[in-house]
Amino acid sequence: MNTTLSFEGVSITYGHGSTAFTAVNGVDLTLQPGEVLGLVGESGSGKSTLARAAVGLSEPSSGRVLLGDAEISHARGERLRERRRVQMIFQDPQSCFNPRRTIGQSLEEALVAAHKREGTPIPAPRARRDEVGHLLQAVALPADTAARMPAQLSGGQRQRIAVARAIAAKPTVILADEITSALDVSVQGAVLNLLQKLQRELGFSMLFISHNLAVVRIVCDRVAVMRKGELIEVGDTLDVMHSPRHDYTRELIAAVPTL
Ligand SMILES: Nc1ncnc2c1ncn2[C@@H]1O[C@H](COP(=O)(O)OP(=O)(O)OP(=O)(O)O)[C@@H](O)[C@H]1O
Repeated sequence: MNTTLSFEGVSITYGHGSTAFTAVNGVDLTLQPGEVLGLVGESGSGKSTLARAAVGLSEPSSGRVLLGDAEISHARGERLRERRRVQMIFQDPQSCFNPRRTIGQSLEEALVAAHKREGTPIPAPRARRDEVGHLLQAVALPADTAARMPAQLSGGQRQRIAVARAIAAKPTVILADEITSALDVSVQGAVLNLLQKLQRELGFSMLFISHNLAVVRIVCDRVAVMRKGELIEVGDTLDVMHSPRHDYTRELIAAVPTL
């Protein structure tokens, strides 16, 4: 199965008429199977808006998003299932959990949805609980986390659960949008290491949106740079970091003292 994620000529406009604002303007970008692609650019340059188009949270006004040969933008019916192969993890995981469901229930729900999509038999409750146990183990959380409510977890623990839930969906692509920027510095590294380890083990590709170019340099194979809704530079991470073609990229790099 072809799992290349392609943005083809994607433009996204918010509002209408005199208040219309083009947040993304004619972006062509391809995420190859198994690669980690960094997406950087100043605040408001359109990174989140572009990524959200791959999961139906923003709608291209022109262009399209494909997973392999299947269009997943403007998706309806069967193609909505296809789109669940793309999972997005957000900066603030709190808002994505049902506050009245236990962590175990939320993870089971994601597992069942994945089995339905794959057309595989839905495991019995006992086997589902075992799968939840494996997921918690994969994100280095104790098994009793399943009985807890989202509000009872720390930010770092919630972000691990967000990773577990994304993994439960058996994704071929993960979109990670500033996933550590709301976390305490002391746990940022642990969450990043975890995601990197899972990416290597499970082989999904990842679009890694970040303001932290020092992290992008470590985590990403390639990097794409956005400015005012346009993609201005894409290349191998080290090439872009060492010899950026655009002044704008140079300024972004210069603004990171740790580099
Ligand atoms: N729902 C919305 N309605 C109107 N404008 C929006 C909406 N969401 C985003 N925008 C605008 O679109 C532009 C791009 O926003 P976006 O969040 O995609 O940028 P970003 O590069 O991800 O920024 P950041 O790094 O701060 O997260 C911004 O100018 C923002 O104000």
